[in-house]
Amino acid sequence: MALSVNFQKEINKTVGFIGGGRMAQAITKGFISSGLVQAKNIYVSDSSEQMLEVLEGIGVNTTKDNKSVVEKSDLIMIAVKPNIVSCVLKEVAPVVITEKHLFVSIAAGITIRSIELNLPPGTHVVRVMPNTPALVQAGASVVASGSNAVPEDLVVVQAMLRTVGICDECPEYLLDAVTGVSGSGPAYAFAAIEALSDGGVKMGLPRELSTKLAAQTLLGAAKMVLETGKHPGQLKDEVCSPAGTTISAMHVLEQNGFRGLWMDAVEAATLRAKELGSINQ
Ligand SMILES: NC(=O)C1=CN([C@@H]2O[C@H](COP(=O)(O)OP(=O)(O)OC[C@H]3O[C@@H](n4cnc5c(N)ncnc54)[C@H](OP(=O)(O)O)[C@@H]3O)[C@@H](O)[C@H]2O)C=CC1
Ligand SMILES: O=C(O)[C@@H]1CCC=N1
Repeated sequence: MALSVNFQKEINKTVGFIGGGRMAQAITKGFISSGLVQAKNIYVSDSSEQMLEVLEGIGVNTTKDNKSVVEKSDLIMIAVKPNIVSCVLKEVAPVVITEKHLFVSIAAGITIRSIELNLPPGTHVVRVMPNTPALVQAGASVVASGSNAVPEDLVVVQAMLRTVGICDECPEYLLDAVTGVSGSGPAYAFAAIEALSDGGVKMGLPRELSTKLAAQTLLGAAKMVLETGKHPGQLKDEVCSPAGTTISAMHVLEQNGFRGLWMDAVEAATLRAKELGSINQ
């Protein structure tokens, strides 16, 4: 692969997105604001006029023509819904140059094998599970390598995704569980923030203050886990004073199956990702 990355600043190649929806926009805006890729070097195709207008507002090149995105890009992100992926790949396959292009799929559940089968033999493929906080450079992504990808492909993709958050690598079979934790996870966290805020409002706080406190509390707790290296259970214990307020609240959460509920949620999302993979081969 000819792709190269200056890890400090800017990638000197063109990046394409097929599908310019919520996740593509989060990554695109993250890339642009981090300075990694200039908007003029980003090409996005989408079937929706409305979405193209939004994308034009970001300053990237837009089109309805998926093939032209591939022709103009070195690295192509597949960012359509899982059930559209094979159709889009078949459409662009005739213009793929295996020595030039690197395909990066962010589609939940869609296996590398099924992606490779829809592209010319030898095409370099990397599969990624990102999440929407990439928009604010706080994303969490995990990458898995395709059978023709070379180490440099993973280096490039990880370097790019690290400009919008953290990026780890895992074997492909774990990516569905990653989807259950961090791909879908922002939605659970938003619901938790909303619920915490609702509790504050029930107890008399103004909504704006309650939501701000709830969001900052989750942000602060997350930073403590990541930055202190302490086990979350230990950090929880440090908040729970004997006979204090927090342990009373924890009792209510445990009585109502708080942990089991979150584990069930991750399991449900993981199984759904596997199902999406098997029905969209
Ligand atoms: N949203 C998230 O938090 C995450 C999403 N993902 C994955 O990212 C992918 C995209 O998800 P998301 O951004 O949420 O989805 P969106 O629906 O927001 O974006 C997909 C876009 O693709 C467009 N589209 C549909 N068909 C075509 C086509 N043939 N050619 C070009 N564009 C097309 C859609 O238009 P229209 O609406 O008109 O159909 C839509 O604008 C999915 O595979 C998902 O699994 C991964 C991690 C997190
Ligand atoms: O809900 C979904 O299917 C996508 C994948 C992960 C997050 N959103």
